[in-house]
Amino acid sequence: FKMQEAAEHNMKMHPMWQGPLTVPGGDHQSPIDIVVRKSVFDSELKPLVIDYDPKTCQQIWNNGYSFLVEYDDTTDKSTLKGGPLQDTYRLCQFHFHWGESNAWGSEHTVDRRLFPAELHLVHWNSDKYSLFEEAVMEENGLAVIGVFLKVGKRHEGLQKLVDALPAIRHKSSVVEFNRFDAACLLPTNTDDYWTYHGSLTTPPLTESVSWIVMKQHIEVSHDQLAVFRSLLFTSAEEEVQKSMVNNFRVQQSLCGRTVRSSFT
Ligand SMILES: C[C@@H](CNC(=O)c1ccc(S(N)(=O)=O)cc1)Cn1ccc2ccccc21
Ligand SMILES: [Zn+2]
Repeated sequence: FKMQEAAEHNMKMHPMWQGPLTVPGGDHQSPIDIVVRKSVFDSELKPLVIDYDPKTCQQIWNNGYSFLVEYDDTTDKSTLKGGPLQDTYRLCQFHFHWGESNAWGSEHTVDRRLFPAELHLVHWNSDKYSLFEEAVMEENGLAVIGVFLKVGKRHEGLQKLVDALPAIRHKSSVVEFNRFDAACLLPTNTDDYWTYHGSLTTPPLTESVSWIVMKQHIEVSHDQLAVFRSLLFTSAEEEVQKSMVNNFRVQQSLCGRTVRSSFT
């Protein structure tokens, strides 16, 4: 109930959400609750081919909603293909969603189970489009890998990123961030995932995303997650500082969509 309260509060308070709460006629919205027993095994689904080059990592910044690690996506250096995808998709950024407590924070849920946070690795279809901004508007434009975070042992690979966060506490702050291998944030098993067609979970909420949600989560420590919560939604000039927490969207209805699984 508390989580719902937080989400509703979030809805009302955050400026991001003063836009249309649902895309008019949007029936392929994200996130969703993945009902495991209703997902359909699809033997045609191939293993994911994830090939990230740490040299394409450029900067980390606070956009007032989450923090993003951005990659140089002017060439096919860091790519995702295979799985449910027909084309090659380029990594452009990754970011997270998290709660004010470890009890909630993820956007997708599995049989209603909430996780304290969720990682999104955002890619766009570079076979069909020449810019991310173009791909955002197209049905087959984007592919986002979702990875659930659980609180447990410290994640060594994440620490480099956590150490950079104090430098971007406020909205719009940017720092250079090089040689980060996003692949270190993936679970050991990337063959087991659910996939469905959905949308961006923040405005413009366009229904252009092939979602690939990993079955296996990664573990981060309580202290690492606490540093996420030390970030602020607000810029340095604003007098009232608001801590960046509960930056997730509530689950949307499936509207008859089928969630496929790559595993039985
Ligand atoms: C996409 C927006 C920027 N938003 C994103 O890039 C984005 C990426 C991933 C997610 S998530 N949480 O689903 O993984 C959410 C948002 C820019 N933008 C705003 C209007 C707009 C119009 C055309 C092109 C770009 C435009
Ligand atoms: Zn996201």
